Amino acid sequence: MLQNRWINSIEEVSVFHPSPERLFYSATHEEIKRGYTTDIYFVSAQQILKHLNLQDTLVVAEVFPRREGVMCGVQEVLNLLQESKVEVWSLEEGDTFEAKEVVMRIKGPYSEFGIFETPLLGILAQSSGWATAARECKKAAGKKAVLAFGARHVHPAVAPVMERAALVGGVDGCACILGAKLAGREPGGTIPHAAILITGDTVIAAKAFEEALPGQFPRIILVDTFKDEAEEALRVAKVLGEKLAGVRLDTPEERGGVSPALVREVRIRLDQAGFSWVKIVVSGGLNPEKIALLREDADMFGVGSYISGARPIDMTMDIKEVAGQKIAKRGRIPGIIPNPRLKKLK
Ligand SMILES: O=P(O)(O)OC[C@H]1O[C@H](OP(=O)(O)OP(=O)(O)O)[C@H](O)[C@@H]1O
Repeated sequence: MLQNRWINSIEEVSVFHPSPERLFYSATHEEIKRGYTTDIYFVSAQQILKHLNLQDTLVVAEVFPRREGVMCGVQEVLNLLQESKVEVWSLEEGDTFEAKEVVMRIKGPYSEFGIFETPLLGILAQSSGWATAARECKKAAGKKAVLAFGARHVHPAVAPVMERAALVGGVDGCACILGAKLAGREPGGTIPHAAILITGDTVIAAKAFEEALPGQFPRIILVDTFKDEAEEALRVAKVLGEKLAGVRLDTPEERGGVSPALVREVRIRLDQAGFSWVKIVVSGGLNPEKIALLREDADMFGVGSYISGARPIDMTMDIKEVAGQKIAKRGRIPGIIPNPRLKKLK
């Protein structure tokens, strides 16, 4: 029997029984494409329209955000609508938008895309939220680099989505392997406390890092685990010499976090000892304000929770034309709102 491209009746939902033994509760790609993450009322809507033979009515819908930000998730939306016979106009990945600006327009028979309203808005809302937070960090860092470190704060099913969004927002690299690879990059990172705690000494871990890892992996050593950061930075620099690319300060908040004075002191002590090429990477609870405070002496910022915890940018989809007639719900303007920034993408 020919399977429908996606669900379009409540009966189909009733006989859908995902295995309770699945490994993770995240949706599979197939479940998303078949409509199983959508809100059920969009399925009811299809059935109502079909009952009236209106399911294929030509509709134009527009998407707008509730606050300003950075557009992200467009490619996933196009992939979601891959099999839908619709036209799509949109801002592109990384474009900025204003609150209430039309960021996407979809035209086609309602049966071809109505069911995807929930995942489509979810993709754009969360990806744009992450990309926007990443752009804020990058702006605060000026010419200094920002690495996304937040995969640990979100479900692994969406960690690559988030890290790619951070790259779209403008950060220079990300630690999550799959996120980086999907964006056509290589992951970037340093060394965790675990390696130093288990070896028992920062210098032993640094030497092993140098001996064991391939040359293209920059030697950036964490220096806050056992001793004073400046002291450890100098110990590591003396052993690795010109092979040392950088040191990372991740001083825990229980010890006051990384302060501008600490970064300045480490910088000056490294310079005075002749290690001026050694970069200083800082991390731990960073946000745009803290980045701005640290940016004079720090060279790179690792940011996790500020990006991962970004509020999604609520997106709303409104129908603006039905069968060629301008229409809108109360409070909205009937008919499309022209936006010359939109590009035809499908
Ligand atoms: O604070 P965020 O901006 O969310 O960034 C992620 C934090 O998670 C890691 O800390 P952790 O103490 O777990 O160190 P690790 O690197 O040794 O795993 C990392 O070193 C950052 O401090």
